[in-house]
Amino acid sequence: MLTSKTSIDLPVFDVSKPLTPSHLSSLSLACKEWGFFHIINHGISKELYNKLRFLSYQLFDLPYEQKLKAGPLSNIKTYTPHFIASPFFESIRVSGPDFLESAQRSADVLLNHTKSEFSEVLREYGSTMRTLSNKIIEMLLMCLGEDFGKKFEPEFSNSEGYLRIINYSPPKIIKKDIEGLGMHTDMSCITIVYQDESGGLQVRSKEGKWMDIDPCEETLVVNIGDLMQAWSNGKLRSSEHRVVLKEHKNRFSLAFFWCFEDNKIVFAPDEVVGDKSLRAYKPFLCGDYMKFRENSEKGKFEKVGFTVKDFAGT
Ligand SMILES: O=C(O)CCC(=O)C(=O)O
Ligand SMILES: [Fe+2]
Repeated sequence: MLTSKTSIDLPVFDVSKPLTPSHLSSLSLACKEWGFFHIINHGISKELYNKLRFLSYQLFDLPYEQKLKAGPLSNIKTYTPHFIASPFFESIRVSGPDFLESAQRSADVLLNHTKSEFSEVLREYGSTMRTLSNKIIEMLLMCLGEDFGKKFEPEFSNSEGYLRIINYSPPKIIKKDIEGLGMHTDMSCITIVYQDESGGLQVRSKEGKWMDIDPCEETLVVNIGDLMQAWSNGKLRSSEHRVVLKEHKNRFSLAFFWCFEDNKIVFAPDEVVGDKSLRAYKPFLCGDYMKFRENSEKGKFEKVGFTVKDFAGT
């Protein structure tokens, strides 16, 4: 019997080299169709990744009561315990621009002592991600218009990022489609994900079919978020995606979200929109959208139905 293919071949871009015209057209296509693509030569070595993974598990392996010292009811609120996003999901957030300081605050609270290696590794990871985000934004702007890379770069100059370090614990029984993280769109401009070798990241096709994004060594996944979808007037797609758990072992991922500043008015420039009658989003304050997603009960963990289209669609 023929079974239809369930994984997609996303294009891979070498971010250490200039984009050729043919790369640009394949990038535009991927962003329109899937809102997802792969990158290589991104500057995160396997060694740095392994170090961060090892040091993160020193925190995830702490007793629950200890981890809750950084939990939702604490002062710092950087730890998200199980049963908020899903029964299998817990995460630690580290925010820019000072990733070292942010990581240090979590480590201080969680470990009761200074763990300089953890914060040092996060300083390096965060700084590489910031450079990478700017580079990717430039690539995306070039997809929207030949000279838009330089022209609209200032719109993104106050953007900032945060990293979510995620540990998915293994479900007791493995059956089809156990969600480690349910269907959602990201609130970011772009998200850069390092998923581990177990895979499980899936994107929803326009027809509503779940497609696997297979992991590939030394390759990062980039996806378009809601803010970029609105800013590009829908030319770059923020796709619904989720994580399914397929194995009896932990899944580790690093999701970096690059976002506009809270007081940024998100409004697609006329040149990006083209035909004025096709403007698809009203202008909105970035921070208001963040609040809308956080406050709406169903939007809490980025559930679909409460996305930027519902918030600011014309
Ligand atoms: O864990 C992953 O691979 C992706 C996580 C994700 O989609 C998110 O945190 O928004
Ligand atoms: Fe996501």
